[in-house]
Amino acid sequence: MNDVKLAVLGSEGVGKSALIVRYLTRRFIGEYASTSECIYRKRLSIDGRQLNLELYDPCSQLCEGKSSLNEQVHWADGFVVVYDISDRSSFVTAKAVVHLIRELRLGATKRDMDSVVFLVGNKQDLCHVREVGREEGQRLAAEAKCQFYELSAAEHCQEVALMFSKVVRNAGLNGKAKDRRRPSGSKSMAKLINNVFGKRRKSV
Ligand SMILES: Nc1nc2c(ncn2[C@@H]2O[C@H](COP(=O)(O)OP(=O)(O)OP(=O)(O)O)[C@@H](O)[C@H]2O)c(=O)[nH]1
Repeated sequence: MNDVKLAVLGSEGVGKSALIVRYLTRRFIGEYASTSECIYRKRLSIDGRQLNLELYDPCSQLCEGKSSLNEQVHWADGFVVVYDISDRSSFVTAKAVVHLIRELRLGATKRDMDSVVFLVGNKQDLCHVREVGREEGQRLAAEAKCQFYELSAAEHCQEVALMFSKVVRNAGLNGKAKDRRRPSGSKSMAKLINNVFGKRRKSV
C-alpha cells in the first residue's frame, strides 16, 4: 500500500486547518484550535488503489518541537500552498514558499513539480474585500509551474475535495526516494474530530 504525504503550507490564518477539516469531514468549522503542528491520517482508495494519506497541518505560532519549513518540504510528496485572497501579505508568503519548494526539490522532482504543488487562493467568498487578483494567482502558478485553485473552505465542499483528491492522486503516482523524516506531531481522525468539536476556540 502506498503512503502519500501532503503538507498544507501558508501563513497564519489563511485557512489551512479549515481546508483540511473540510476535506476530511466535509464540514466547515468557523473556529479551530491550532496550537500545535499535527499530522492527520486517512486511508483512501483512489483509482482502486489503497493509499495511506498523511496530511501535515503546521502550527503558525511558536510551539514546542516545531519543524522547519525545510524539513516539511523534504518530508512531503505533495504540497498545498494556501493564501487568503483578502490578505496580500499571505500571497507574498505563499510566493516565497512556492519558490522555496521549487528550490529545495528541483533536483528530485523537477518533472513532477507542476503536478504535486498546488497553489490555493482561499476565502473566495470574501471577494468583496479581495486584495489579490485571480490573475495574480494564476500568474504565480504559471511562473512557478504549479496548479492553481481559487476556492472557499467556507462555501465549497466539492471543490475542496476535488483539489485534495487531485494532489493526493498526483503525489501518489509520483514515485519518490527521499528522506522520510517526518514533522513531529501526529493525530488520528479521532483527535481531529476532538479538535473540530473541541474545547479551545480561536476567534475569527
Ligand atoms: N470567510 C472565510 N473564512 C475562512 C475560510 N477558511 C477559513 N476561514 C476562517 O479563517 C480563520 C483562520 O482559519 P484556520 O483554518 O484556523 O487558518 P490556519 O491557516 O489553519 O491558521 P493557523 O493554524 O493559525 O496557521 C478562521 O476564523 C476561519 O473560520 C473561508 O474560506 N472563508
